[in-house]
Amino acid sequence: MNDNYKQRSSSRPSRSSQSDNRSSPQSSKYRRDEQKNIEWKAKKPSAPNIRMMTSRLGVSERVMHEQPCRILEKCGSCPILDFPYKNQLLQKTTDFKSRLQKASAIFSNTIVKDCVESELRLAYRHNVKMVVSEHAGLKNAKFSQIANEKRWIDLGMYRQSSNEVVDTGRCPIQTNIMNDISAWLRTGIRVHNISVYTPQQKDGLLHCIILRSSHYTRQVLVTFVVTKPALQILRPLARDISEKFMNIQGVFMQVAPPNHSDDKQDPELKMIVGQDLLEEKYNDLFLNFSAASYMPVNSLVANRIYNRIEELAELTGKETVLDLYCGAGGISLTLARSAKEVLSIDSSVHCIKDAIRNAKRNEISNVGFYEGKVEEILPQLINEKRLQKADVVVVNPARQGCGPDVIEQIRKLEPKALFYLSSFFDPMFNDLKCFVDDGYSLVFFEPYDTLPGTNNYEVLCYLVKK
Ligand SMILES: C[S@@+](CC[C@H](N)C(=O)[O-])C[C@H]1O[C@@H](n2cnc3c(N)ncnc32)[C@H](O)[C@@H]1O
Repeated sequence: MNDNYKQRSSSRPSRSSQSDNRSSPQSSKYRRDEQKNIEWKAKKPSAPNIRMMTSRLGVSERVMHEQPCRILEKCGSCPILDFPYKNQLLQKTTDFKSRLQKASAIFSNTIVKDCVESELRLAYRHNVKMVVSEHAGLKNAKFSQIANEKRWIDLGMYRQSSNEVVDTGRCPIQTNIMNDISAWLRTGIRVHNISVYTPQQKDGLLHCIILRSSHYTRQVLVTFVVTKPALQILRPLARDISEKFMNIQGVFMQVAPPNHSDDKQDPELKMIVGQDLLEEKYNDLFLNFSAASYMPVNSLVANRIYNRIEELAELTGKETVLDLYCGAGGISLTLARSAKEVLSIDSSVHCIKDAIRNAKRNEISNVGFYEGKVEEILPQLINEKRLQKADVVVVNPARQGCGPDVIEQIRKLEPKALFYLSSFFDPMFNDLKCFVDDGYSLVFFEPYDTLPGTNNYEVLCYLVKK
């Protein structure tokens, strides 16, 4: 074994010899002309495992990487995937600090903790929406004979700021099962002769595919997003793929116009085959998600955040907790076991159904889930005296934040501790300014690396009553 190892390692340049090469300006393809203030720049990188990166801070460095992704630059979704991980975390912390500074002087003295890492740097993504596109088969005669059809299906992402779809192949940040299913679908769509939407002709059926998978059970839900109802057309493909992959629990159809906004609440889904259930496990809590409800993109990091809220809340069993924008109930159920009661609100009927099912699944009975907009349900609960005081409030809103009216209602409940979790920083800052005006002090911000390799992350803010 040692010999084998030696043989393999001797056939490649060693890490140290490569770094020696890198440090020699003569042998490197990279040049820096400090006098002319030219940035580090890769002309034609002959060494494929050295990449030039300029961080947002303007600091450039050449990085040896193991090519986690072959289309890193072409796709553009994960611009820092091959940064050393500690640099990725540092960059996110620094990015958040500079956003805070720009946002308001109110935040200038608040502690920003180091960005909390994701246990998985790759294969962490459990939830993805891929664009489907097609082009004619390659002109190469031999190849088109093999491909048999003059159709080639791409499944991937829009290239940054363009309408061009980049086929993501085996995307390193997605789970293996999701990559296996997408690989099968590239052929399956063609074999089942499903038409693909083309923006030029504004014609065709299938335009997106949503995959969600469980880290714990490896179960998968597949949703075909189409321009018009087409159950009959999609059924053979849905049957075929669910027979091929035992992990697939259910296959669904969603009718939506191409380029529709994902902000639309409660998409209408029709089940084509299987069942609407995917089970995830957070610590000892079983959480079921249906295809149409909100599901965190990185289950392991979400689990960490829930644990952190539980730790900071220091519940003794006597408290009333309010969980606003509760989704499928992950935070509510985590806190319920150490609180007197939890009241939770979400506008999505699918989320509330899942949340109720999750409470039963875990035999937790001290949570009340309310379906409706927070801005409507919360004043009702207060006016009807169902809720007069809350010791702890958790706020995890969608893109638009919660706004001053909701904050005014929260203020009436006089919570001692508040947790605000979001990845949409401008609305978050606006909301936090209102809380500070209402007499809350910011204890700290804690960024979480929900999406390693990308520029995105989530931040937990902890506030207490002064
Ligand atoms: C970021 S998710 C929250 C997820 C949840 N806290 C969790 O950990 O899984 C935001 C949630 O807000 C809900 N939502 C969006 N607008 C809302 C509103 N006006 N009132 C209540 N819920 C809303 C969505 O349905 C979604 O479930």
